[in-house]
Amino acid sequence: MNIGIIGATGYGGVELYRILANHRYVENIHLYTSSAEKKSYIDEYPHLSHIKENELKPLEPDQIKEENDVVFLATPSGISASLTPELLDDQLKIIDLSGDLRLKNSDDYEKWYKKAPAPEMLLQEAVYGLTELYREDIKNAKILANPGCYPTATLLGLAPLVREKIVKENSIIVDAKSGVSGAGRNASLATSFVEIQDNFKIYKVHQHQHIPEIEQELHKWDEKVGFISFSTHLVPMTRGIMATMYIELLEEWNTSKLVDLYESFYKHSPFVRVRTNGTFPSTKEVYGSNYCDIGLAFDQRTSRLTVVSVIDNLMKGAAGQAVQNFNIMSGFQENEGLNFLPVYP
Ligand SMILES: NC(=O)C1=CN([C@@H]2O[C@H](COP(=O)(O)OP(=O)(O)OC[C@H]3O[C@@H](n4cnc5c(N)ncnc54)[C@H](OP(=O)(O)O)[C@@H]3O)[C@@H](O)[C@H]2O)C=CC1
Ligand SMILES: CC(=O)N[C@@H](CCC(=O)OP(=O)(O)O)C(=O)O
Repeated sequence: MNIGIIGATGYGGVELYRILANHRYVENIHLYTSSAEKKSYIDEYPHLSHIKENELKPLEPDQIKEENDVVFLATPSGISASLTPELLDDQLKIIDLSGDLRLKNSDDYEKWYKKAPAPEMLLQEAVYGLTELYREDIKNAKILANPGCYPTATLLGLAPLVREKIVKENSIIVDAKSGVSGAGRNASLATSFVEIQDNFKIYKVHQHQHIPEIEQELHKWDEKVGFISFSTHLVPMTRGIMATMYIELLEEWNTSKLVDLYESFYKHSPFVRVRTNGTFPSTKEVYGSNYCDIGLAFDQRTSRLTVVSVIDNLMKGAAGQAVQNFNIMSGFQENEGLNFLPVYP
């Protein structure tokens, strides 16, 4: 297949390249840039100095449609909303890694992203690509909205409970942490070495754009779940997300019954690994892989459940899940090209 990556010079884009370069069914990868100055991928990424097709092409929608079967957009929010309409074509499938097509309610997008939303028709057509929950819809998707990194970790950690409708209203608290690559490659003061290293910061308190995305999905599964409390922190590490979640349940449960529920929920999901031995995962245990690892324990003293979900933000949180969805949309095995073990240590 012929694949295009728009935003190839960013961290999500180069992670897509890393996966797709080894994908059995990918013949050509075309790399696009919006910048007139950037010409060669090797100049951007010397660790790819062996590659022959390293030209960075200009963003010309007609050419992109002509030379690709599938195009990935790894662009900042606000780009896909205006670019995707120009790429629409019967022959081209579109996978958007940004937040532009995830929220069905355009007022929510305007409120939380503070940008103009995508056309209504696109929002309605785009399939939300949380793979483990929506495989049947993804099979037929032509436009796919790949989930955000925090929503992926959070929703996979909550889905078995919320689908079972056993969560007490307004009781979910999500305390999430991310490595700095989650903020993208652009230089900024907030992510500079001296600001980050040896530090631990909370940010976007009550304002994170992933709050409406998480609630949108939770409400599809159980509208009685209410609102969530959600906070995000920057951790001085390159990759990784840990979402620690505290939940009150409607009935009395114990850890072993809950682990059974999770195991059964994810029994056909090769990338979700549920801890059955009482341990909790750390971010390094999924580093560089498409796994989401989940640990949980019910606290009989407080009657509260603690769930910990970890992913690599660039893999299951972005490019890995995007390729998992590409596989399903193309009729390939879900794990094609994704069988990386985590890099450890
Ligand atoms: N980093 C992460 O862990 C995750 C990121 N995402 C989302 O994926 C998307 C990409 O993120 P990430 O790779 O980290 O971001 P980066 O900032 O690293 O890369 C974004 C790329 O987009 C391109 N770009 C910038 N402006 C434009 C424009 N006007 N038109 C077209 N292309 C443009 C740039 O490439 P060039 O200048 O060459 O055009 C840039 O390299 C974002 O929407 C992000 O929110 C989602 C989940 C996780
Ligand atoms: C560490 C860090 O800064 N992470 C980013 C994740 C951004 C992202 O992925 O944004 P969309 O999914 O909305 O496109 C943040 O918290 O905003």
